Amino acid sequence: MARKKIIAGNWKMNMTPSEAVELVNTLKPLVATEDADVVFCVPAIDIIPAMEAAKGSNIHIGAENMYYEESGAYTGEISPKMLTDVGVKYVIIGHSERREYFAETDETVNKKVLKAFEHGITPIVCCGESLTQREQGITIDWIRQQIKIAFLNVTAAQAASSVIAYEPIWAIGTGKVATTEQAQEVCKAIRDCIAEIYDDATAAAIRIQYGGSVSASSASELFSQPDIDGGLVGGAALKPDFGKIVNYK
Ligand SMILES: O=C(CO)COP(=O)(O)O
Repeated sequence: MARKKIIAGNWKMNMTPSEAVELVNTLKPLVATEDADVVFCVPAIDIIPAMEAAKGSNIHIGAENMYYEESGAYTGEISPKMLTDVGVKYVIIGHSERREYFAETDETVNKKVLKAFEHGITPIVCCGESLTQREQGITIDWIRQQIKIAFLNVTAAQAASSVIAYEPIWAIGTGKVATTEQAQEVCKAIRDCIAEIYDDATAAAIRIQYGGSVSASSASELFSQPDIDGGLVGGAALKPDFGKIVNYK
């Protein structure tokens, strides 16, 4: 069965709650499609107003992060229950910015992935290499390690329903998009790695996105690759251009 594309925006630390409502209202008609799942991952404080604004549309509102405990003395964190209570179904886990600025590791990513599944939230699990790693020729090894640890103790059924975002760090926010060949090569390697951990059926079901300077002009070629099932979009998700990305065909 063909995999349905999933095209997600990662708003990062942008948009106040009132700006979020405005942006959802602007994008609503532009991203209307049956062909792809459309997700806006927004700052925690924007989740509720964005959901209200998205009501009746095909937009799913997701989170950019969550903690791996249920509740307790973790000042500033958001629990999975808080997300599910308002109807969140997707959460980005282990974005490279979380790893770089907030000390997330493959181990905390794994804990969060397991916790998300426990609560019925689909994780969008991020991986990606630095420019040095690419230049040293260790991209595939590095990504395989990130994936293997992120999916420790995750069942095949859970893995099949999850989303992986391949985001080369050197392509994020730089305007330097990976070539179609580079993106396809790594997304295929990720699928092969999933087949190795689980089986071919799980690998055939899991959805793998590319992220890193995706634009209205690069989306179509990227998303037409056999192992690229959509994108995780930063800067361009905050503009009407996101409508063109979602309707890339
Ligand atoms: O980090 C990203 C999405 O998670 C990509 O960001 P840009 O699309 O701005 O490069």
